[in-house]
Amino acid sequence: MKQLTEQLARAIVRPRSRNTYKGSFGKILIIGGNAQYGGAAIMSASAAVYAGAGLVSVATDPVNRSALHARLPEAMILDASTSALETAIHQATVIVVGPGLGTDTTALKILKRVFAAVSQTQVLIIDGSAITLVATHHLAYPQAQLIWTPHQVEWQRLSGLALAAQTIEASQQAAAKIPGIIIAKSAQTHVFIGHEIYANTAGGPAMATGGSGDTLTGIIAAFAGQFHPLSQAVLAAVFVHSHVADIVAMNSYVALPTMVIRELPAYLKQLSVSAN
Ligand SMILES: NC(=O)C1=CN([C@@H]2O[C@H](COP(=O)(O)OP(=O)(O)OC[C@H]3O[C@@H](n4cnc5c(N)ncnc54)[C@H](OP(=O)(O)O)[C@@H]3O)[C@@H](O)[C@H]2O)[C@@H](O)CC1
Ligand SMILES: Nc1ncnc2c1ncn2[C@@H]1O[C@H](COP(=O)(O)OP(=O)(O)O)[C@@H](O)[C@H]1O
Ligand SMILES: [Mg+2]
Repeated sequence: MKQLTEQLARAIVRPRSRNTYKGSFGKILIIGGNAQYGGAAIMSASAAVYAGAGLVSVATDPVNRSALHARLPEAMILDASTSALETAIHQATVIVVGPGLGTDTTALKILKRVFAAVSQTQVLIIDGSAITLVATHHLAYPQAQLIWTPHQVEWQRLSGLALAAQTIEASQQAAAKIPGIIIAKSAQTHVFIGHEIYANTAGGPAMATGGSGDTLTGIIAAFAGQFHPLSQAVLAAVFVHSHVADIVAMNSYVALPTMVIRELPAYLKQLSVSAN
C-alpha cells in the first residue's frame, strides 16, 4: 500500500503557464442540490472555484439560484430539470453528480439523463445521493472516466460490504468489479486505482461535519480539470482536501467546509512555488 503525501501533491500542483485562459483549467459542471440540500451543491461548486477550476456551472433546483449567486458569483447556474442539462453536459470536461441531489424520482430522472449524456472522454465524479441511487436502482455504469467517492454507508450500498466487513482486502476486491477510481472515505480514507491502494496520511475528526465530502468533490473536479494524469490529480485532491482541513484545525475546533474552501488558494500557491 502507498501513502498520500504532500510530495505527491507538490508534483502535481505546479505554477500556471503564462499563455493560458479560463478554458485551460477545466469546464466543470456540478449536478446536485435539491430544495433540501442546496448547500451541498454550493460547497462543491465553491471548492471547485477556489481550487482553481477555470469555469464552473451548477445544474440544480432553481430554488438555489439566489443563494448560489450570492455565495459564489463566479459560478453559472442552470435548471437541472430542463434540456439545458444535456447542453451543459456536452460542454463540460469534468462533471460531478450527486452532492445534495436527493434520492426521489426527480433525482433518479436527472441521474439517468446524466448517465445517458456523458461520453467516454469526460470525467464523471459520482458522489452522495448518486451513489445511493446507482446501488438502489441497479443502474448500469455510465461510459465515462469514473471516480466514486462513497462514505462507509454509501460504500456498503454500492459494494454490498457491511461496515464491519470493509477490510482493505475486501474493499479492494469489490472495487475491482467497479470501473474507475474508488475513494472509500472514512477516518482512514483509501483510494483504489487499478491494483494500487493509497492510504491518506492527512485529515482528522475536525472534518466530521456535514459538507466535507461535498467539498472534496469540488476539489477533485478542479484538479481533474487542471492537472494530468487523472490518477495523480485525484490522489493530490484527496490529500489537499484533508491537509488543508488539518491546517484549519490547528487553530479551530472544527474544519468547516467553508473554512477549508477559503484556505485553498493560499495553500495551492504555497504548494506550487515550493521546491519539487
Ligand atoms: N448542507 C447540505 O446540503 C448537505 C447535504 N448533504 C447531502 O445529503 C445527501 C445524503 O447524504 P448523507 O451522507 O447525509 O446520507 P446517507 O447516505 O443516507 O448516510 C447517512 C446515514 O448513514 C449512517 N452512517 C453510518 N456511518 C456513517 C459514516 N461513516 N458516514 C456517513 N454516514 C454514516 C448515518 O447514521 P447516523 O449517523 O444517523 O447514525 C445515516 O443513517 C447527499 O446528497 C449529501 O451530499 C450532506 O453532505 C450534508 C450537508
Ligand atoms: N474523523 C475523521 N477523520 C478524518 N477524515 C474524516 C473524519 N470524518 C470525516 N472525514 C472526512 O470528511 C469527509 C466526509 O464525507 P461525507 O460523509 O460524504 O460528507 P458530506 O456528505 O456531509 O459532505 C470525507 O472526506 C472523510 O474522509
Ligand atoms: Mg457525502
